[in-house]
Amino acid sequence: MLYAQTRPADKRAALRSRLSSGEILRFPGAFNPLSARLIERKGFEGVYISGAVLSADLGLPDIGLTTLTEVAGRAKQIARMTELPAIVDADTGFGEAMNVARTVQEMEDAGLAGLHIEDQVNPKRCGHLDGKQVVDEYTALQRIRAAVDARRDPNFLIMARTDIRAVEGLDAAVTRAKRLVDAGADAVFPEALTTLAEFEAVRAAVDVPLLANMTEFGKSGLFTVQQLADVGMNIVIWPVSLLRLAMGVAGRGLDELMDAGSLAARLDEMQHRAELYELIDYEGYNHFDSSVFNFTLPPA
Ligand SMILES: C[C@](O)(C(=O)O)[C@H](CC(=O)O)C(=O)O
Ligand SMILES: [Mg+2]
Repeated sequence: MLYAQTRPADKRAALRSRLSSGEILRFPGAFNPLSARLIERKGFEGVYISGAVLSADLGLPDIGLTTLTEVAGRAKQIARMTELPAIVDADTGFGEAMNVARTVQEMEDAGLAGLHIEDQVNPKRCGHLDGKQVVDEYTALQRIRAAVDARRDPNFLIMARTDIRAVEGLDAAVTRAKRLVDAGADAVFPEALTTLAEFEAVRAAVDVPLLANMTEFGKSGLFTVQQLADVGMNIVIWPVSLLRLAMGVAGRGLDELMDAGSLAARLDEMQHRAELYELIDYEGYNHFDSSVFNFTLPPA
């Protein structure tokens, strides 16, 4: 009932130990707290909280319009609803070094297991769009140093994302990945790599965990978990996929409603009321209710 039982510190420790076991961890993106529950129920290892989804949810493009307070607040709502570790997209850290430090502490307090900070200039944009710009190496490394120095739980995962591949090419991405690790990054997210060979090249350069972003309609091929495991990836995200699926079905449902005046033909595509109630543990609330309202005062 209510929120997850696992404490954030335990989620972080669990993530660290699963990462060091060498298995590949699958993190679909939750588009709300309820979908984080579904991800857990289906057997995935973690929940990703996407900046693109958070902004789209507000009807906004992913160009750095959301604030730290908004992202930390929503991330907390999502993270507390699942026993799984959640990793949040912290964009460029919401400013420069001192802001990055505060972002890390806010995300720790929000119950996240880790975050990623990217090396794009402000305002940032989706990593799979053209016309991105990245900051110089000094600024990129400073963001990561600030993040690492600010965390209070040593298990809080500081992941450095680099967007440099699409701007300056693969060699630059390999070099930057190495430098980010030297600056203290626990893991690296090389954004917008195109082929498995590119993932392999980054793998050969660093020995920290690597994240592969399987976002659709972008620059990367959509590789399977097995293919990514075979080239040494450690975490895979499908950041926007559940939102895309849900919005796709919602749009088709609205068309049907407009044309036919009823959704009776679409019941198969809907989550059943019983499934929803099971996912939110409706039964647990009934038990709680009946025990609280059965309570009788002891005699005076
Ligand atoms: C991973 C990402 O940063 C996100 O916000 O989810 C995006 C995803 C997307 O826009 O498809 C990204 O920049 O890759
Ligand atoms: Mg993002």
